[in-house]
Amino acid sequence: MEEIGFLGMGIMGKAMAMNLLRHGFKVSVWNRTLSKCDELKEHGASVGESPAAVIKKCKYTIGMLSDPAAALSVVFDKDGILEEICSGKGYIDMSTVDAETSSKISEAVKKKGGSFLEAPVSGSKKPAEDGQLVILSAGDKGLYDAILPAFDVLGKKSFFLGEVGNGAKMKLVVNMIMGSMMNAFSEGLVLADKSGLSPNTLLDVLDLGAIANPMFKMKGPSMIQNSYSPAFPLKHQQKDMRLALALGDENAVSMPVAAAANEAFKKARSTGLGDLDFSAVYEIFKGTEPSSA
Ligand SMILES: NC(=O)C1=CN([C@@H]2O[C@H](COP(=O)(O)OP(=O)(O)OC[C@H]3O[C@@H](n4cnc5c(N)ncnc54)[C@H](OP(=O)(O)O)[C@@H]3O)[C@@H](O)[C@H]2O)C=CC1
Ligand SMILES: O=CCCC(=O)O
Repeated sequence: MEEIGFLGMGIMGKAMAMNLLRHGFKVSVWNRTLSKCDELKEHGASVGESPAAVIKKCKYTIGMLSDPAAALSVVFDKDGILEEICSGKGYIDMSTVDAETSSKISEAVKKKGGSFLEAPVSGSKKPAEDGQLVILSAGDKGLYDAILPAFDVLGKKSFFLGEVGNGAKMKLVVNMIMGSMMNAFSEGLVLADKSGLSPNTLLDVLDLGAIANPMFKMKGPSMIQNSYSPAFPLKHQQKDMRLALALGDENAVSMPVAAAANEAFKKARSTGLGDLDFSAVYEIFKGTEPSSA
């Protein structure tokens, strides 16, 4: 396959670009903080000086940026994607954003003759490293078919969900459920502890029953140790709750559980936990500050 551009070398982008390199793809990377491209360069990536430079070089470019403002910035700002995108080139935005942001990007890219696919992912740092993401794409079906060889390396399953916006919405619904679950899990761990039960035994009991799931299994032991090394930063989970609640507003869907979870994530952010893993919301329920990160 042709060289693939990759914008955004954060936790996810770096792991995904590394994975493509490991599987023999040629990759050209860019990051706002350019030094974060160094490790990729050592592994054979070329480094572009701007989003526009990467788009100019590559037929297909992927973006993995923090939030709607960042996703819009790499497209519309100076030296951004719009300066070089044209017929025959495709942009694939894998960031978690809302449908409105995605549609804005899609319209602008298409106006320049390019093609656009949104493709947010389920799965965190480790699945990104292992090529085990779940890819929720929507938009240009031709671009989806063309980029599938790369998706097959990045993920264990790719969905094509139709028109632009459907991928973004699906991702927000999934993360709304995940954020609410993390809050219930945190409350349960505190309740077990305060009522004289062992949180470790609670984890064993949960793992054997109908609500066993990979998230409790993976995050539980480190939460009990007050350890929150960021795989999925809490500030991004709160962004996703906020965007999911806005989707609920638009569709007149009452979401009291998600709204309460969002308040806990907001409180966690306001006490300086935003850059830790989203499981650090546990600290809000414990009513203490983390003793280690
Ligand atoms: N971590 C996870 O488990 C998952 C995350 N996601 C989603 O993927 C996206 C990336 O997440 P993750 O890698 O964890 O996030 P990080 O915070 O680790 O990385 C964010 C990236 O966005 C860049 N960025 C931020 N603001 C701007 C801006 N204004 N202009 C240009 N670049 C900008 C950062 O650049 P710089 O280095 O210069 O700050 C960095 O490359 C988010 O939308 C997140 O919700 C989806 C699935 C799982
Ligand atoms: O958006 C982040 C999702 C994290 C996960 O699916 O484990």
